[in-house]
Amino acid sequence: MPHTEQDRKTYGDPILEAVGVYRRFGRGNMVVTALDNIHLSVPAHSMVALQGRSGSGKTTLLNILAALDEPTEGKVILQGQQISGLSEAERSKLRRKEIGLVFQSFGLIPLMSAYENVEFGLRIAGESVKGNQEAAERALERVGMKDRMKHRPMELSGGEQQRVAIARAIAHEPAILIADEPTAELDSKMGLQVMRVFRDLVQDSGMTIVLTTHDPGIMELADYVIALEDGKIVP
Ligand SMILES: Nc1ncnc2c1ncn2[C@@H]1O[C@H](COP(=O)(O)OP(=O)(O)OP(=O)(O)O)[C@@H](O)[C@H]1O
Repeated sequence: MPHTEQDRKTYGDPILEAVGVYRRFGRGNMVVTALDNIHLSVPAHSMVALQGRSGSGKTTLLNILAALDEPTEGKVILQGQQISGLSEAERSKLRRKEIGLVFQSFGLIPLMSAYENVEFGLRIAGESVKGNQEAAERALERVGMKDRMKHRPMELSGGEQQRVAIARAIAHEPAILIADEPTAELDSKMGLQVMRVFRDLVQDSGMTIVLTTHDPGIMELADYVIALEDGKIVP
């Protein structure tokens, strides 16, 4: 996390913050505290990796940061706006505008080409059709997939499919990209390719990325690593 003045100059002010976040599942004596008083601050234009053993709370935290889930207690602030406590409709609108999501299993539609997957994503996000073609092609270009945009997912490697999924996630120009284990299904070479795309997005487009990973090689490429253990941040 940025503590020094130099860090603040190199990265940006916080774009995303969690303040005293708790997430409990279940009731009574069956309660599981998945997140236990999480405070974190993600500087703009940086890549933050959340790391921790299975069950440590990474996905729960990521879902809350992505406005897919609500904290039981505490606040989440994106670009100065409190996003915890919004209605489901408001959260969904916020996700469509400000958040790009990438998942472990790519989630591309098999019958659509890479281009159609990205363009369809824009339509779902409610973007006006005008300008979608340029936006989709620009996003594919940014991940190095423009020359293969006519291919269907089946005709692409895992790393290429994930790059298309990243293009889909950034085509509407979100403020932040959130990725849950984006390299888990890739071999180390393809995982590194995907990480290089993330690094370029941070460097060239000023993107902010929060991802989860188990892989120490991936963690090395992040600007900050936050370790979770039993729902708490390891100091
Ligand atoms: N919907 C739910 N209902 C009940 N308990 C849950 C729910 N979601 C998560 N948990 C519990 O919260 C804790 C944290 O889970 P979480 O999925 O966030 O861990 P993780 O670090 O992402 O694990 P993995 O690396 O295996 O994905 C676990 O004990 C899990 O069983």
